[in-house]
Amino acid sequence: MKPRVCIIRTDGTNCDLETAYAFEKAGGKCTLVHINQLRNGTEKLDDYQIMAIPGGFSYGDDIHSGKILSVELTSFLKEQLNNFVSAGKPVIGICNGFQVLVRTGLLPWNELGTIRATLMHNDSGHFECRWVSLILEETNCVFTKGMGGTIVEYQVAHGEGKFYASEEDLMEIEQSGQVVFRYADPVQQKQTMLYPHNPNGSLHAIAGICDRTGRVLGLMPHPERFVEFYHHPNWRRHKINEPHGTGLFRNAVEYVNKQL
Ligand SMILES: NC(=O)CC[C@H](N)C(=O)O
Repeated sequence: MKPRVCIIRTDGTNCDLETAYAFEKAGGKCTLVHINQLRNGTEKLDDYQIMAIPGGFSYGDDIHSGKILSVELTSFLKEQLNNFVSAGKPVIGICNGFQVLVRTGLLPWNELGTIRATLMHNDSGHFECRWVSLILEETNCVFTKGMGGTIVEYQVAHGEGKFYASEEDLMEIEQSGQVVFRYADPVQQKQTMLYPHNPNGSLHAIAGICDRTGRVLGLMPHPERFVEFYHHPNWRRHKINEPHGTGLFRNAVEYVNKQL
């Protein structure tokens, strides 16, 4: 049986089809579920094994990117969401989805309703839409299993991507090994705070984090935009074994398959 993937969408979501494509390619069975279908009970999170919040401009980024969707999740769907996460089912938030996960409090510490970090406006003061290099940390994140220490290239496309938390909270995130992706200098192959390789000024060069269980992942760059070789502008000269985004979706599907 294929794991069922719930791709949550709402007004302004624009990466739902690409996220579904990536999960389908990895062996998942995807449904695009409008948040109102969850709110009115015609769809239930319980019927799914993986949840994805894709990128976009939910509600036009009004108030703050991802804010309104996060309020809907924490007020109307709190119980369903809590049950989903405590049942050990993987959750991924990409770009706007990462912003949503942080504003629900699910990241970094699984505290729905308590916001402990944020994604702020990019230091550059404008939208950044281009390819960046990322270094993967060795973590217990189920999505990046076996990818620790590697460098990948993904696209970023955001205006509010600067990861920010208090120094104390950052330390805790670091110490519990929750940083999964950092922006990197492709020549030095090291994490960097320097623009343009770090596109937004994220503290500790953080591009993506997971919760302590490793099952809830949020990241600003877009792995779903690199699941075919030809997604990369240099694909004819690129000698790689597989597109860099593929592994994340496959790992999640494999993880669930082992539990089913
Ligand atoms: N691609 C996206 O998901 C964009 C996220 C958000 N709208 C921003 O600009 O920060």
